[in-house]
Parts: sequence; structure tokens; C-alpha cells
Amino acid sequence: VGGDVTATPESDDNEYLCPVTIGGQTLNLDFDSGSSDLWVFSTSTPSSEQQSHTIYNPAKSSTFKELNGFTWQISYGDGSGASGTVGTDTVTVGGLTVKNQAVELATAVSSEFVTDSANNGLLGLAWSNLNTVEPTQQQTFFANAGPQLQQNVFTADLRHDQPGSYDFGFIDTSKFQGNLNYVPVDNSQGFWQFTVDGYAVGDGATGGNSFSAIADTGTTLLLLDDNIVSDYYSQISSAQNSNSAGGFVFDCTEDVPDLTLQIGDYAAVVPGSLLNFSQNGDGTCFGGIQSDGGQGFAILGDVFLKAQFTVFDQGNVQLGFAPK
Ligand SMILES: NCc1ccc(-c2ccco2)nc1
Repeated sequence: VGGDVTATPESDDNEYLCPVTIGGQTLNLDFDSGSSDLWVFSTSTPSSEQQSHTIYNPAKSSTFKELNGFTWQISYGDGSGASGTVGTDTVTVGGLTVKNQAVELATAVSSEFVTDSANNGLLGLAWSNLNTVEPTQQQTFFANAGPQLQQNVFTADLRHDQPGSYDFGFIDTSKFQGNLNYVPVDNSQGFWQFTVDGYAVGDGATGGNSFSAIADTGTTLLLLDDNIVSDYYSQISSAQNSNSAGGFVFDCTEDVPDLTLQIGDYAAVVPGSLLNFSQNGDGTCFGGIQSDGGQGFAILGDVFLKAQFTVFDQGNVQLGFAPK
């Protein structure tokens, strides 16, 4: 048994939304391999915050069960957050069904979510030890689905300005070139965390120290150590760190170099075309590489994941990468 679901990019590839059916009601959710809560806009969300969102109404689901007294509260690296109550329901993603899945109903959401009307909640795909439900931590959709999957994996094929896909339970070899390159994962912090062994800017030599990184489908950009960020932008003559833009920008006419991350024997190339992320509207462009804020590990978000086919292997606690 498996599932295949389309991942549709919002404008500027800011996030990728996938249809999820909960108790017979379909909402577009943001699949996030950097967190472990499945939460939705619902009839419990204040009407002033519901705005034009699609909401889940548990009263209309014949399979919803309240988990009485259970609560959740989450805050994300971008400063957004949400909180609320919890129940269970039947959740289907791309034909794959999990019964009695914990579904977290938002009773409060931060302004970033209120104004992002396409995003009706998140489906967490990190490890269940990051789930925020109290008093009893809940399992993710992927953890619950594991036993029914032919292969205990999900894969991500995110694309620039076009629909991609997530597959659960199988690896579609038509979606990548060559062989998959696997790297061990340390899931002790709940992330898909692994070691990057070095980097190269453009066609320069691979160097630098090894560093820890997480594969995070719920982060838009490629967030790296400040030293690597400075080294990269030293190769773009007009690059500057702009407070008003919120990070490194450069003239849109510039030729933007590739970045290669050495992961074991695999050289993961992120093409310059993906590193010229978006236009600021004043002739400058915003870089796809930005600072990780010194939090001690790099965040390989959608900018990186668009350039790779990625296997999140729950059974063997490893990640697999291949070019597309
Ligand atoms: N990395 C988790 C995550 C995902 C989405 C969002 C978000 C905020 C507003 C719209 O979306 N925030 C954090």
C-alpha cells in the first residue's frame, strides 16, 4: 500500500501545498519534514482568523473523536506558531489511509498563517519525539502509516514553479537519475539530521569543515553557517546583506554561481538558477542562500530539495539523495 500526492508551489516557491482528506473533508496542507504536528484551521479557529481559509469541521465527520483535555502548542523557526486542542480522525494522503490519526485543531494561529490563505495547516513529517501534544505525545501520519507501507519511506520531488510530488511507501525510480546516495540520520533531536562533509562555490574546490544539517521541506530557503554564506556571496560582486530585504541581495543581472554540498561520496549541486530566488522589484534579487542564524546546524529547505530527489527512510533511519 502506498500514496502519491501532488505538491503545488505557492508563488515564488514559498511553500508547497498538498491535498489531505480528514474525515471526508479535503484541505491543502504544508508538508513539513522539520516538525511533527498535523494541525488544521478548523471551526475552533476564531472566525476573525479563519478569513478565506478552508476549515475542518469535526462535527461533520462521523469518524472524529475528541482527545479530551489534550492540547498542543508549536512555534517555528520563522517566528510563526499555533496552538489548540486535539482529536483523532481518518486521514488520507494520495490514497494512503491512516485511521485514528491525531488531528490538532487550531484555536489560535499567528498572523503569518492567518494571511497565508492557501495554507490551511501543516502535516509534520519529522520524528514523533518532536510532536507537541500534551499530556500524551502523538505519532505522525508517516509513523502511523509505516507498518502498512511496502517500503518504510517517503520521497520528496519538489520543483521550481511547477507541481512536484510526495510518495509514501515506494521509490519511483523514474523520478531521478542514476543511483541513490544514502547517508545516516541522527534522529535524536527529532529532525532528519545528517552530516555535510564540505562545500564548493561555483566550479571552485570543495573545502570547509563538515557540518550538521537537516532536510526540511517546510523551510523555503537554504540556510547555512555565516562563514559559508559570506564565502558564497563574495563571488557575486553586487551582493550585499540588506536589512530592509531581510538578507543577502544582488543585482538581478548577475551570473549566480552554483553551490555544491558534499554528502559522503555524493556532490549535491544546487544550480545558480535556484539560488537567484526572487525579485525584490527594484532591480535587486533575493538570494536562495541565507544565514542559519547561528543555530548550530544548517537547514536544507526547498531551495536545496528542488535540486534533488530525496528519500526519507524511516525504516533504516537514513536519507537518500539523487540528481533529477
Ligand atoms: N517550517 C515550518 C513552517 C511552515 C510554514 C510556515 C508558515 C508561516 C506562514 C505560512 O506558512 N511557518 C513555519
